[in-house]
Amino acid sequence: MADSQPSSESDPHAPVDGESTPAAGPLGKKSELPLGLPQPAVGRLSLYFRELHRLIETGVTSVNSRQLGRLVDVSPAVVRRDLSALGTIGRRGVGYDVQRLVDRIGVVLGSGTEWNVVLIGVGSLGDALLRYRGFQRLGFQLSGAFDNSPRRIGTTIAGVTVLDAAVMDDFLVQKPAQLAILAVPADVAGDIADRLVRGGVSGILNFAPTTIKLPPRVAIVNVDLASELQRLVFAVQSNKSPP
Ligand SMILES: NC(=O)c1ccc[n+]([C@@H]2O[C@H](COP(=O)([O-])OP(=O)(O)OC[C@H]3O[C@@H](n4cnc5c(N)ncnc54)[C@H](O)[C@@H]3O)[C@@H](O)[C@H]2O)c1
Repeated sequence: MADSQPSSESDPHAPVDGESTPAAGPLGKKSELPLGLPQPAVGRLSLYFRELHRLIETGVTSVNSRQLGRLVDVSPAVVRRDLSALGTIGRRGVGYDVQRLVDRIGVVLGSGTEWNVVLIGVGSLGDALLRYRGFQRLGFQLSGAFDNSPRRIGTTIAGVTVLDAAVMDDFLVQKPAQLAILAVPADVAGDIADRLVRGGVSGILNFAPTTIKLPPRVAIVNVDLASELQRLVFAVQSNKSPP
């Protein structure tokens, strides 16, 4: 069974003390992470990656751990530790070459590769995800979208035509996808996930509020915005001074 971690466990700003245990990789799958990086560190790599791209756009060519730490709100020591796990890519007193660092993090996060992604469930959430432009920039190609509602089938959203979920299995044979996003109601998510696994998908991003059991070779990451809100409430309450 693949780990199904709540998204809060991947909080890149989580305390670093307990990070010695190697945990899930970018897709929640242990073997995907050659470096045994703990999951919060993987989350921070994504943040570094985003900020480094911004630096490149503004013509910055080198950055040190203090500057990078400030951009993602972590200490320079954490930045140095995270980046040292990628190999020797920084030089004392000089800092990191921004392009080299982006390339290295990109390899670790798999963003140098094109990932075919299918989306199942084109309701309110699926519709918004289809319209999100950020996926493509990171190499995620939405190759197919599926729904079982006649109101949705045949519509085109952000250039992707929604297909009947009944043809999904054949579609995956013709056009394999490595990843899938599940945005269907909880009661059908497990069955669809099984079909995706049989169709060769190796990672599922699951939005449905249910636990899905999959073979260990398939990674799953669960996204739960409600529990993120609870974390936010907890943080807000912790910051409040006692009455
Ligand atoms: N994780 C989160 O933070 C988060 C946030 C919002 C919604 N959700 C969950 O995401 C899912 C989608 O939410 P929504 O608001 O878009 O719901 P929605 O009802 O608007 O959309 C669900 C879509 O799934 C389709 N569908 C139903 N059964 C199907 C099947 N067997 N095959 C293919 N398509 C099927 C429906 O036709 C519909 O278009 C729900 O499970 C919801 O609880 C999670």
